[in-house]
Amino acid sequence: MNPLMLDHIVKRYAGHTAVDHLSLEVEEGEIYGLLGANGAGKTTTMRMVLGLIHPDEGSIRYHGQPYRTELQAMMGYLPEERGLYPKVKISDQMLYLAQLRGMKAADARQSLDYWLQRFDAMEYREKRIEELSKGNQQKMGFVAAVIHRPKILILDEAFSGLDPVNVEMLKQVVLELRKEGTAILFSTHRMEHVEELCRHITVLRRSKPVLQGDLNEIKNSYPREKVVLRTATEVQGLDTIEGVTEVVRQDSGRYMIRIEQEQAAQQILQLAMSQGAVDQFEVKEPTLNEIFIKVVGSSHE
Ligand SMILES: Nc1ncnc2c1ncn2[C@@H]1O[C@H](COP(=O)(O)OP(=O)(O)OP(=O)(O)O)[C@@H](O)[C@H]1O
Repeated sequence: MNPLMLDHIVKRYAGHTAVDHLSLEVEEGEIYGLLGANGAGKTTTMRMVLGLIHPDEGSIRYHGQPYRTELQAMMGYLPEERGLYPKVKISDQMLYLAQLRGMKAADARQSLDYWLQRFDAMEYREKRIEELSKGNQQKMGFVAAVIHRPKILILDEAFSGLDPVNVEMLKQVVLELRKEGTAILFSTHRMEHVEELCRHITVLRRSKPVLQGDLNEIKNSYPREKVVLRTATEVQGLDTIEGVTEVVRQDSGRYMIRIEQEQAAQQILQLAMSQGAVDQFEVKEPTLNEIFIKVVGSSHE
């Protein structure tokens, strides 16, 4: 049984359906991408998984079992809005949270030291959250989410507000947790992070799942509409090839060519080779960013 299974869950607020028949499963040791425009229903879904609010329809199963309070001990949550107390000493609230989720005091202390060292953040141990920068507060939120080694980890915009070095550090930790078997539900607006980390995704559009499945299969199911070509000299006649819709030559001598039929790519290559040496030729698969914009389109609220 998978650690997390959502079966046609629905959440309604007065006059508005925030999540509309969403089903998905997160396996052990997988990072599952939950994507969607602002207001599409991602946070509402995560809050239902955590048992903070309850679905009006459908069910959520944890290793096949329904929600019960003891599950809190095996779940970790990094909310989009930072959830730590600004005025309480960091070590005090981390140890309190860890023990609340079933850890013994000595284990909690050991785990806190491990994570603070891991994040190069030992100096914050005796500080208060309000004394930290936004990015460092985010790192402490992450420590609070994982200190008790949850089996199910919910990350809502985990990397927002972090500098590139810290993004990399957190990414490595997320990958390690995946390796250890943690089931991770991961929401972000940064598509390149999803491409790097997630195998399966769901895209929500106005509360409904509109794209779902294996990320590679999804990408393969979209036509390749971009050709990159680099030649030493200018190529004549590219825009006369059938199926070519746009030709842009950049200052570097590289062409970005938009096509509407994949066959046009071979003709581009033949034409370029007939006129001189070709240094680079690539038919690009769509990025997740491009797919997201196509699927979600004008539904941004
Ligand atoms: N407590 C609530 N009462 C009424 N409506 C709510 C409540 N919580 C969320 N909503 C509504 O439900 C919808 C989904 O919100 P949600 O926060 O889940 O979106 P999201 O996908 O996480 O967005 P974002 O990317 O901006 O964080 C929104 O229209 C929001 O206004």
